[in-house]
Amino acid sequence: MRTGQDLELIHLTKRYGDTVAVDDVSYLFRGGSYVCLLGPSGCGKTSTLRMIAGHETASQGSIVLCGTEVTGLPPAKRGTAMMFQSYALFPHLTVRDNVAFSLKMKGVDQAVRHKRAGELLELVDMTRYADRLPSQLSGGQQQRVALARALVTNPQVLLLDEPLSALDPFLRVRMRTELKKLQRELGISFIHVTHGQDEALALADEIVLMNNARIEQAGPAREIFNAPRTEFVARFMGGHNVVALPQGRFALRADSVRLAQNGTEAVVRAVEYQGGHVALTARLAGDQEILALIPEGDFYADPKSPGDAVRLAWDEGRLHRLQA
Ligand SMILES: Nc1ncnc2c1ncn2[C@@H]1O[C@H](COP(=O)(O)OP(=O)(O)OP(=O)(O)O)[C@@H](O)[C@H]1O
Repeated sequence: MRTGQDLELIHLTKRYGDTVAVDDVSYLFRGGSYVCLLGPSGCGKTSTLRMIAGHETASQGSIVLCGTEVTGLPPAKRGTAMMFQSYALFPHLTVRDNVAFSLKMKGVDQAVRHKRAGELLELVDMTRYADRLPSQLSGGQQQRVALARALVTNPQVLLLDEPLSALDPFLRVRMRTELKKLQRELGISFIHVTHGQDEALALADEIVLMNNARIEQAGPAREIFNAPRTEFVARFMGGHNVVALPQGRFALRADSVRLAQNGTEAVVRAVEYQGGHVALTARLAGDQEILALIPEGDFYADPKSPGDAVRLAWDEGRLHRLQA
């Protein structure tokens, strides 16, 4: 269902000389949703984001936000705001002045902009750091300031370019919880570019998976994971086997494969302990490798080692046909 807050890309194309970075992409981003733009390096995610932000011109096509065509408008006039990977804070300005910066550019007077910056710093829980310089903050704190700075103009859509990639793994997980909470509280759309399928699955109401300048598949996170349309999607999302059978190619989730008394014969190639699961890779006749994610308790009840002969089984219904 469309709402007045939607963002629509219509036949959007970006060319850099002979390189087609974004190829005729059309997509409706629903207002108030958390969308992750996901895909391998060079597939066109950042170019798409930068065109939405107005930091890059579109070679063809249009961008419509809240019913208004914004394709030719400058970044500050679109109703979007962008948070950069490096946070891009001004080193010589205090946290408060960083957050208030774009209001200053718009000619808003100091009392009003400091009040608004204060509200945003409260939102991201950074009030007590308002007088510090960015160099006096940790990476996670700098990121919160960058978020507050991007949100100070009340955007309809917040664009985030790999916002978590500069953080260590522990902080990354904590910040992604905070991003999701913030998006829910604000009720605006977040469009978040990432390489990481885990990050996309954890955050996104909807995933837009790009490949070679086009959208390969888009939809709710669980749908993308459980019903990959193509081999590329199954392999990129991970956790799947791609099984070649006489009827065609099928995706089979690794956690649907089990060790059984009756099943297909295989030889264990590798065993990797992963905490809650053990990842067991085995080779079937015909050289096909199968990954099985076996619950830790089941595996250690009868552990296997590389070279052991095993039998693997799965329910037929778990085979998901892939497009040729
Ligand atoms: N300014 C530019 N000039 C020329 N080619 C560019 C430019 N920016 C991007 N490209 C090319 O366009 C394609 C898409 O790049 P883009 O940065 O959008 O991909 P991406 O999916 O965001 O990649 P990454 O995850 O590595 O950031 C790539 O082939 C890239 O080399």
